[in-house]
Amino acid sequence: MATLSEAYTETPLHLQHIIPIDFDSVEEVPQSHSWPQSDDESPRRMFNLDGDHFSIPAIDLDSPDAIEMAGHACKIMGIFQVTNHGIPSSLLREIESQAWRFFTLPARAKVKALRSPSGATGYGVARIAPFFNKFMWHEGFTMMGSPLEHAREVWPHGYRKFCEVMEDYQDKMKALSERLLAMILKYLGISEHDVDWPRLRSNACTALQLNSYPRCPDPGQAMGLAPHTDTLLLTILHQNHSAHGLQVHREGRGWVPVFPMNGALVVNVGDMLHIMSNAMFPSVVHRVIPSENTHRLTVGYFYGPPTDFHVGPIHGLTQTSGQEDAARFRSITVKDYVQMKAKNLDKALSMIRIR
Ligand SMILES: C=C1C[C@]23C[C@@]1(O)CC[C@H]2[C@@]12CCC[C@@](C)(C(=O)O1)[C@H]2[C@@H]3C(=O)O
Ligand SMILES: O=C(O)CCC(=O)C(=O)O
Ligand SMILES: [Fe+2]
Repeated sequence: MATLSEAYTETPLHLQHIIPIDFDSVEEVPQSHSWPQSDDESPRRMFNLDGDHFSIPAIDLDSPDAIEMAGHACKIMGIFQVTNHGIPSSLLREIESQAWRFFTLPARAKVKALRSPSGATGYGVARIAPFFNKFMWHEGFTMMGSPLEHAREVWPHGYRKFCEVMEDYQDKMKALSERLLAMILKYLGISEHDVDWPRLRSNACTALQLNSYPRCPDPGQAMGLAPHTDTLLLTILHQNHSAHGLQVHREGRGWVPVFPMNGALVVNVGDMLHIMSNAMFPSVVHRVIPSENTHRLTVGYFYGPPTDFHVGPIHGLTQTSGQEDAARFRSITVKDYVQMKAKNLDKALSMIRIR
């Protein structure tokens, strides 16, 4: 069976869509990173932080209502945050400190871990870069399992701690993803048999992404991460509580910020859960705005089924009264969907939509 990494080999990238600029050397936002100003999409359209009281639901995973609340949040918003998630705060601090250790290296050291043109892991700009004609104020480090190969290039004698932390974090995130997914299926009234749960869990496609948004001389012009939906089933994001920048797009309200809450992890629905829920759960469109004062670091964990798994609306969710089959998407393998998304970005979902 193909790995998630292999799903990307058919869409190699040009080096200009891999190598980030050297953020340490820029004193103003270059033309290449200056985004056009339009009414709604513009990063300049800053949010009134005092005037609006939007906040995404915070769910205590130890609460007896957690299943109902998580399912409801998936349905209404496609995003929520969790507390009492079982990830030790010491591990959250350690991963931040290792991410910091990497991103504060000089550019010439970071490129030693550069993602290869047909590769999926390593240092580089966001995978979605080729779809936009401006560059983002962002650099990332993607891992799928052990980062040993890349870490050894960067720190020939000091890679061990980095690898240990990244591997430990991925193990714990995998367990948390499985727990969240089981809760969501329970909310939907879907049995583990209906989704072939044992197979879905074995060989799950997972990725860990360290995101860095350096301080920006003019955040109103720049885009941290351009609007996108995440591809797999679920994303779990750790954002340092002192640095905001993540925004979600809400129908009728535009871009609203997701303020970090100390100790909480943000969970969002990705395209594959949108498909499996037969569009009951929105795959939330989100973006990141950089800051003038804070170098923001975040850690995203992406969880999906194995590459040969067929993703389609779950059978029990496609029967509506009077209509035998109301599936809104055709079924597609994880590998094919990842490739379709890599080639078509936001058009991918509509390419498999049937009603
Ligand atoms: C499995 C993955 C999800 C992701 C692409 C990737 O192969 C690993 C990096 C992930 C990431 C992180 C930044 C935003 C994003 C859209 C991107 O360009 O790379 C996501 C991808 C995704 O969810 O589609
Ligand atoms: O850094 C953030 O706040 C969001 C990151 C994100 O959207 C991603 O990694 O997919
Ligand atoms: Fe994302």
